Amino acid sequence: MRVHVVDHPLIAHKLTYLRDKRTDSPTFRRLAEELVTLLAYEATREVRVEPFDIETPVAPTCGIKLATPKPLIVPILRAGLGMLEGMVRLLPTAEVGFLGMVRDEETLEVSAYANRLPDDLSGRQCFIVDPMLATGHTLVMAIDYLVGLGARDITAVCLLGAPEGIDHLQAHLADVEPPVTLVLGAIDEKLNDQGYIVPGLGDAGDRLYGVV
Ligand SMILES: O=P(O)(O)OC[C@H]1O[C@H](OP(=O)(O)OP(=O)(O)O)[C@H](O)[C@@H]1O
Ligand SMILES: O=c1cc[nH]c(=O)[nH]1
Ligand SMILES: [Mg+2]
Repeated sequence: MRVHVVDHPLIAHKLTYLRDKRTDSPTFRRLAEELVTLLAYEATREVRVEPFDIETPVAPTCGIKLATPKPLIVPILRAGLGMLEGMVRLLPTAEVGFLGMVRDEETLEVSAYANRLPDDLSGRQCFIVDPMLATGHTLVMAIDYLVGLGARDITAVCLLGAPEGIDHLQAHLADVEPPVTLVLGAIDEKLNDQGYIVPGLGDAGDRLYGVV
């Protein structure tokens, strides 16, 4: 697995306000969207393009455009929805598939409650978005789903990751070819006893959408 932590002062600045417990939901949503735009810039560095002939007001020229088949963005509900708009803005031709997953707060095991993806992902570039990579159980299950549908080009974009979750993902993906790419805004210190990222930002879904 390729792990890429995007080192940029604007990301660190926005993450700091995102972490702050005084940040309200509207501001949290705006910051998450701004952050994903910055991370997506890195995550899409190898997005597939094809040549495209145009004419400027001065001369014909050949440029590039996003290639087909269209990239697929997969937000993991709920919290991943907070990253969808920013990602779509950067990849306007992309299609969107959905995975609903929730982890049990006691056992930290994950279960899927919704799955709306194309039947065949072979040849598609897939971008999973989820703000938090904690134990890694959610991302492992999401990647397994996509691989099971034929995906071989997967990039996961997360705002924060824990070392334990990254290690779990590395171990699980050791045999997946070609390797998955993981793009992160920061790697935090550790998980606490409840499986929360420390210092983290709390429960991303609750901070985006409220406690349900
Ligand atoms: O790496 P893990 O230990 O699996 O945890 C990460 C998951 O936890 C959060 O979702 P949550 O289960 O809280 O659901 P929500 O988005 O509906 O709040 C987060 O958005 C990830 O999907
Ligand atoms: O710190 C964490 C860990 C899992 N999910 C969250 O939303 N936050
Ligand atoms: Mg949650």
